[in-house]
Amino acid sequence: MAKPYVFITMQIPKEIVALLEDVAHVGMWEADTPCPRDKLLEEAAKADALFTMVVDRIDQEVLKRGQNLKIVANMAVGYDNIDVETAKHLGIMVSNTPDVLTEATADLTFALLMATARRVVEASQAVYEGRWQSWSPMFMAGQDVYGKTLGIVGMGRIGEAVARRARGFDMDILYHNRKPKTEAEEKLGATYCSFEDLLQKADFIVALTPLTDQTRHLFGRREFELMKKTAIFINVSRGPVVDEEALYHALKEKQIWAAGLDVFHQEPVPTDHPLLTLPNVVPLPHIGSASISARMAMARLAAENIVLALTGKKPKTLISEDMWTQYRFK
Ligand SMILES: NC(=O)c1ccc[n+]([C@@H]2O[C@H](COP(=O)([O-])OP(=O)(O)OC[C@H]3O[C@@H](n4cnc5c(N)ncnc54)[C@H](O)[C@@H]3O)[C@@H](O)[C@H]2O)c1
Ligand SMILES: O=C(O)[C@H](O)CO
Repeated sequence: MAKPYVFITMQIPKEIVALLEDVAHVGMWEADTPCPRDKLLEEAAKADALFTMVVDRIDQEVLKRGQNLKIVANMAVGYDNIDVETAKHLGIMVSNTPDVLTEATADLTFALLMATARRVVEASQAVYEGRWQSWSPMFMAGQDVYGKTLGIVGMGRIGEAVARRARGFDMDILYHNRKPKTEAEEKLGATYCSFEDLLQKADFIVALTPLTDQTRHLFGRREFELMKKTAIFINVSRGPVVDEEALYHALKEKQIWAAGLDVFHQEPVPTDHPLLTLPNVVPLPHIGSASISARMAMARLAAENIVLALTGKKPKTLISEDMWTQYRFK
């Protein structure tokens, strides 16, 4: 029987490609920039499996081209770049990479929180630019982290991992989720709150929900108005969870104190974006999970999911059980 064909939409380490080559012919877009749309469509038409990234738009057009497509294995835990409903309808499996990036992403969330509160990037820039003229009482003074109140919106795997870190800083932990998680409350000493209460009480508001129809623009004008003047907003989920215009307005008008942003509506964020003109914004280039070991584990897990699918077995981390029950080639 002919070997199946796998297409990888961006350059990944050779040892991961080798895992796939054990069971398939492998094609790869050998660059660190997104695979062009035409090429993606052409490859989808030939592929038994697609190894995809968050930057690939896997919509109806791509999925319908994939007459032989068995699985789309996203190298990310989030999968808002994939038209899951169409995939389900066509019986194509979709997998993601949960857990293996949880701690790395929580580390980065906390790093961003600390950097924003204590103005780490702004202060470092002052050193480079010769603006450090003397120690002085209020020079680069920021906000405390220790003992403050943290509000987590989206208490999932990463939210819980952030809460564990916050305990070491003796923070009060509030959270808002679709439904309360009593086991997390006991384990982490976290308190469930309505969204409005959390916005009003927290010193740090951390967005860690997936991007869905319900979370798009979850943070808008009204939400920023409810926050404290000293509040710090951190977004490590997805850019569209925030109305960026409303955030800009809130920061500019000093309705809130600062924001740390790993994700944006448009990525890469244009260098002339209004948010980048503000000194109280710490922007990062979507590096939440970017530790070497987490990225390797994500790539390996995505590859393992493909190998399992191509050998007739159930992939380890399908985004939902019905992906398997509705799989068209089972
Ligand atoms: N910046 C990065 O590099 C990076 C890295 C990893 C994950 N992420 C993002 O973080 C998200 C969370 O990852 P995770 O592994 O913790 O996922 P998860 O599914 O374990 O957690 C998400 C939580 O959000 C909650 N939620 C969903 N809709 C909600 C709503 N409307 N209101 C309140 N809570 C809601 C869910 O109930 C769940 O508890 C991913 O979907 C991804 O978008 C970003
Ligand atoms: O969803 C994810 O996993 C991130 O955005 C990339 O690590």
